[in-house]
Amino acid sequence: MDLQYQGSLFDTLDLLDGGPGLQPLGDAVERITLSQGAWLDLRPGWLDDSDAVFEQLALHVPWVADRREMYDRVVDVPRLVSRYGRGDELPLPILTEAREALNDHYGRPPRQVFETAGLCFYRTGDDSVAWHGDRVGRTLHQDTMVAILSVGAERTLSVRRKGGGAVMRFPVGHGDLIVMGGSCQRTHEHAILKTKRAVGPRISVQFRPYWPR
Ligand SMILES: O=C(O)CCC(=O)C(=O)O
Ligand SMILES: [Fe+2]
Repeated sequence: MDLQYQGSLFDTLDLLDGGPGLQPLGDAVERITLSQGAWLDLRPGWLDDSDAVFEQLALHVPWVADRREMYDRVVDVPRLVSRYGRGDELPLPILTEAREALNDHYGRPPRQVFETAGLCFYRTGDDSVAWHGDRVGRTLHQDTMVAILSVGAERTLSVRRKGGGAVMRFPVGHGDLIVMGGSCQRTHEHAILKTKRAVGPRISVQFRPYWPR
């Protein structure tokens, strides 16, 4: 039995046993302070039985091809997405639990309450998203938070100061949580870069505060 199969067998058993579960946040969250008021919080293995969650999301979410405004054009982004706005029911109850657990942990600061969810599906190493800061916070002077829960195979979230600088690499997958906070969206950029390595599919769930356009 290979390890991957073993993983998904345990996940299936876990599902029968009451469904997927979230480990505590609290002290298990490691803060990494970046420059200019930006920070990252890491909580590896936050969601257990994440393979089962990956399968459910891959099969049941209404995925669409991603498009993104870049300078004066709208371009295709090689990945699939599905967006859940304020008040929309999320595709799995465990995601609603995850959003509430994040809000409890961070204490719901004004304008930084997690409300929306963006889901991204990277099918192969050719699927990616280029360097960017998220619109929520990129253009404003207020701090914000973007929390990313990753299920499925591991990919690398790359982070650097806006416009260049040393690249920090964070492997994310298999139920890991990473939260970008403070000034991160306006002082730093992040990306999921293409890889030539043979990687399996990954889905990320990004929780964000609601900011009107
Ligand atoms: O998939 C990820 O982990 C990051 C996605 C992202 O940065 C975005 O959609 O804005
Ligand atoms: Fe982003």
